[in-house]
Amino acid sequence: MRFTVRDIGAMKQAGERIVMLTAYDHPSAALAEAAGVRFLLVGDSLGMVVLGRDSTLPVTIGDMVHHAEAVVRGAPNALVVGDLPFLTYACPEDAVAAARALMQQAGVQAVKLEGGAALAPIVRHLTTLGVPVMGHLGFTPQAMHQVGVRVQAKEAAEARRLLDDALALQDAGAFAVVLELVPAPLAEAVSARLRIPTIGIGAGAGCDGQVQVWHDLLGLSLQKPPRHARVYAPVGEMIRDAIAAYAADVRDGSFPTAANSARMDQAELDRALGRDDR
Ligand SMILES: Nc1nc(=O)c2c([nH]1)NC[C@@H]1CN(c3ccc(C(=O)N[C@@H](CCC(=O)O)C(=O)O)cc3)CN21
Ligand SMILES: CC(C)C(=O)C(=O)O
Ligand SMILES: [Mg+2]
Repeated sequence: MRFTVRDIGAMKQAGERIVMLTAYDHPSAALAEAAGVRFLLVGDSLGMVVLGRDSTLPVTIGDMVHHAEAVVRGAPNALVVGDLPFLTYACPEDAVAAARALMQQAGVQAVKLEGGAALAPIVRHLTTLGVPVMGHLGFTPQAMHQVGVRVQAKEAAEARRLLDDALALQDAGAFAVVLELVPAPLAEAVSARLRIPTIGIGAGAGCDGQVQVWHDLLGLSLQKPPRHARVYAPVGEMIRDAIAAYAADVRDGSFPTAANSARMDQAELDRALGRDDR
């Protein structure tokens, strides 16, 4: 049985911390679910960590559907949320089209969009139609050229606006909200004032849950991981060393061995090559 948005809400009520992780393909989703994580985000971060672009802005709904489909199949018991890409939710009609692609084609159970009170009418429109929506406040990467890649809402006026934005998203029917790169005390205060769960990334331990990018957790990003991340296993280095070992074995002839190869009766080979039976 898949986890549901209602299960996520119940976890906040029960005081249980919520674990979310991104996933972008079948093996990453299956490994997350095997590890007991049942709340997955197909983030538009895939543009960066999977496709090698330098921001999330070029990601298309086609990219999202292609990856989300694989995640939905790889984690049959998870609640899968898909990011709506940059400029795909500028008006209600566009937002519906993007949500339709993610829910009907890819099969995700919810969508996420970046923005506050100004986006509340879009969030209301989607939730009224049966689309569960997750909000995203603080550092919103799709607005990087406007806000800069840095901690947001450090000053009172901006912090007050973030709280009001979170309340507006909740009132519009959002089932949860991501808080990215905001001061820990502010994230804790917002979490205490909301009925719906907050999921933090670079927002301290006072959020109701945490989300991390798969590649950051596993040391698979080629650049140094962001400050908000912890590398739990140096999988990138392990992969590089494994590939180097394979290459060395091919070059010196120690791979493959007889165990990796198929045998053939010598008489059969002689017949095939046109020699007499011996
Ligand atoms: N690999 C990866 N991890 C992420 O968490 C992530 C992505 N990619 N791509 C999409 C967005 C962009 N995010 C980012 C990107 C950069 C920083 C960053 O450069 N942080 C600074 C600290 C900023 C500060 O403290 O003011 C750092 O030094 O790591 C943070 C979040 C979060 N998301
Ligand atoms: C960092 C998370 C919250 C995200 O939006 C993404 O991975 O795209
Ligand atoms: Mg995103």
